[in-house]
Amino acid sequence: MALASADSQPPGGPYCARERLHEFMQEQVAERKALHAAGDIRADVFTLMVEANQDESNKYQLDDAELIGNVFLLMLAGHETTANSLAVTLMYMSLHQDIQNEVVEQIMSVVGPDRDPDYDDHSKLDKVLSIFYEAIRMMPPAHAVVREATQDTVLTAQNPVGEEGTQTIPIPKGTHVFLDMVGVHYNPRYFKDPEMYMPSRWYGLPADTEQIAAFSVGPRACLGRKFATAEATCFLTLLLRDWQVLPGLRAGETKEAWGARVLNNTRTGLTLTVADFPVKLARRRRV
Ligand code: HEM
Repeated sequence: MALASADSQPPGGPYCARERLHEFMQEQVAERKALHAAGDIRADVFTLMVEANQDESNKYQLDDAELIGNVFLLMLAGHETTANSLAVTLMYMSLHQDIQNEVVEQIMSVVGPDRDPDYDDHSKLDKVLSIFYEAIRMMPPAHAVVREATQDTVLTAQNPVGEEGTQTIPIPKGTHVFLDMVGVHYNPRYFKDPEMYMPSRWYGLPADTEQIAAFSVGPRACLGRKFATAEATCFLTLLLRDWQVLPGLRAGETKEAWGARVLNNTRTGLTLTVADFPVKLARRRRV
């Protein structure tokens, strides 16, 4: 089946969006190349990729299509996942005021009321990271990871919870294996009371713990994990320190009914998340 070209598509459709995004990225690349040529060399990943594109002596020189492809991947993988994970974290914070208070206590003792958090604070703000990790355990944005077997192999899997022993599953070469991240994260073998939002299960664990599968593990695991966790810790620290996040209730609605309304309205597109939901932000009063 041939892919339809953008010209044959109605204006405003997905092909049109793809073309516009492509144009935007090409403009950005041209702008960055011009800055670079003029001696304005910035210390960021985008500049490194532009350099890899221009350096003809580099054995691994990126061609133009690879450069645009990598810009696109970083934009998509980096934005959509983090934005949705932060939204889900705020949804759980609205529902669990006791946990929110506990986290704010840690923020105040580590960072205090006025200064910005810095990288050294990251490891001391484990409760902030834990509310994020628990949110992506319950709603992993990358809800499925697909792999293709490059050779015949056999997987050994434990029997279902409650049954002893293991079973072997032959995987012929070329098979696509679909890893269900939601299933892994709700497996009682690995997580006690998996249906409960319980950030304390992550307290004290290192930020790069492999107990969370949301970033995948192994050589093709998420390249942006450190960036995402530092960004989330920083954002949540600054937001929760100054603002109490509350559910935006309809007249007569209870917090529990609000929670059920939001959680019953999940969206599974490129990422798994909840649809837009109302919250209220109340400025915290300091004594
Ligand atoms: C909560 C945030 C994030 C989650 C849950 C997440 C999750 C994942 C997962 C599960 C994979 C593996 C996909 C696969 O194997 O098929 C992946 C790959 C990747 N992620 Fe993330 N990601 C997040 C944030 C980011 C950010 C902020 C960036 C970049 C700034 C990023 C860049 C990438 C890249 C480049 C890959 C491909 C790595 C490769 O194929 O070797 N991610 N991510």
